[in-house]
Amino acid sequence: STCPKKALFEAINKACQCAQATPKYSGMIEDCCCDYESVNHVNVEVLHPSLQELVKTPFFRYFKVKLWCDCPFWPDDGMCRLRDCSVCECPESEFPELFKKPHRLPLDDPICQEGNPQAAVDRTVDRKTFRGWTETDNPWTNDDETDNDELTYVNLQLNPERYTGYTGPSARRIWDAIYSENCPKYPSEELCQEEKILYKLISGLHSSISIHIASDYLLDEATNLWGQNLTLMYDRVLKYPDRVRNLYFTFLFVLRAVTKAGEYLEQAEYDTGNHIEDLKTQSLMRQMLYNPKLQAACPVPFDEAKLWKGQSGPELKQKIQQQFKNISAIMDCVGCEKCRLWGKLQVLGLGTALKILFTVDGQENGDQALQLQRNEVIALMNLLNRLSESVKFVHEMGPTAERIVEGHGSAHSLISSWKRIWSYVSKA
Ligand SMILES: Cc1cc2nc3c(=O)[nH]c(=O)nc-3n(C[C@H](O)[C@H](O)[C@H](O)COP(=O)(O)OP(=O)(O)OC[C@H]3O[C@@H](n4cnc5c(N)ncnc54)[C@H](O)[C@@H]3O)c2cc1C
Repeated sequence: STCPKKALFEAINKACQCAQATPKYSGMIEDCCCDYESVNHVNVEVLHPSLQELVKTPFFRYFKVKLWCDCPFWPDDGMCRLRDCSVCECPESEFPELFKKPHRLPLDDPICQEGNPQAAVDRTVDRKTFRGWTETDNPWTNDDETDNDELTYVNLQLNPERYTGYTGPSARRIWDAIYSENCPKYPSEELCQEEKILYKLISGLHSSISIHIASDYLLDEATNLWGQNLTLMYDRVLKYPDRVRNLYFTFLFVLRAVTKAGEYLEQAEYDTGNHIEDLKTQSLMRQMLYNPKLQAACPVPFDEAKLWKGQSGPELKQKIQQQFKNISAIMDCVGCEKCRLWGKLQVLGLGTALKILFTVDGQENGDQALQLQRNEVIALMNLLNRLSESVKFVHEMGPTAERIVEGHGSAHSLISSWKRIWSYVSKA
């Protein structure tokens, strides 16, 4: 600038603006039926506290997973640096006895498809009630969890999603495979709405994983000091507003699936053999699903009825289903056990949300009753909890992280301004 004073004022102004708490994300969340302010409010008031309680209950804290799996795409070259990335499995005696017995449902009575075909994608599941946990496959996921011999139960409370040191080419290859093989990394205008939604779901999940790494980070390996790494959250997520928007989108998408399956989830049996705890689980579920604040703030968080409408709807659905299955299969290639555990759980959770929103009442399956596996519901609610934690962290710590990093940038430009003033004065 020719006027050093002006440059100085500009630099000071910029630094001051950063300190003002203007909400960066406001208005309606793209493709959703709810605004940022309401989501933040209802998350802090209702969802986050309820979900934190819910995931601690015996029913929701044990997840069945195949951890030792061969990667179907390339040799596993695990790049995990920390011992911390291995998972502690539960001893046989710890997880609920009832979880060990697979429970098969009798086949459904055929129900006729009636009425206007336009109504095939229904927005309610009001006739669907719980009739026991099923073993029925999920058309959206690569279901390899049927061989009980290879499955282990993991106490999720003992294996938090946090920094593990899994990084480098191995981790990068997984994300690249997910984005480039299954959903284009940079969604272009030519992409149809359904494909954009798949991209946004993956990107939102990716943001959430990065936020968990940032919120529980190994700050000093020598002293085993853990804490928040706000710069990492800024660099990986906040710097790209789309990644924040995709996180909110994914949160609302999964929330919609949970509220749509509300009646089923309300009636489900959360039996683990611990009667008092199981009653508490059911009561927590009801309190959350029917909380008037939730109903008032976001009655329909996402409107799934507008998808798969075109002529090629069913074809497109099959294509995207296959893409999502591939993503779920790629999870076997994640070279760090704890990341694989949370990757598998969250992809199964997303697959369960897709199943609730798009398979039940969908054209290909007729007017079919909702049937979920116990593990699907465990994954769905734990995923919602993770997304809720991420949304809360971004809402509460995002402005501070931006202030620190961008303020640091402003301090740099302030120093450059002073240098310019000094050179101007010394020349004069
Ligand atoms: C399934 C899975 C689970 C993982 N879980 C953990 C874990 O629990 N703990 C842990 O420490 N590490 C975990 N990792 C590793 C972690 O996600 C990162 O890959 C690693 O920390 C290296 O980060 P990076 O900076 O190279 O960027 P990465 O996060 O690897 O991102 C790779 C590229 O993807 C793009 N990208 C990044 N974020 C987004 C987004 N939100 N939307 C769209 N594009 C994006 C960018 O171009 C970026 O360069 C996991 C990895 C995978 C694949």
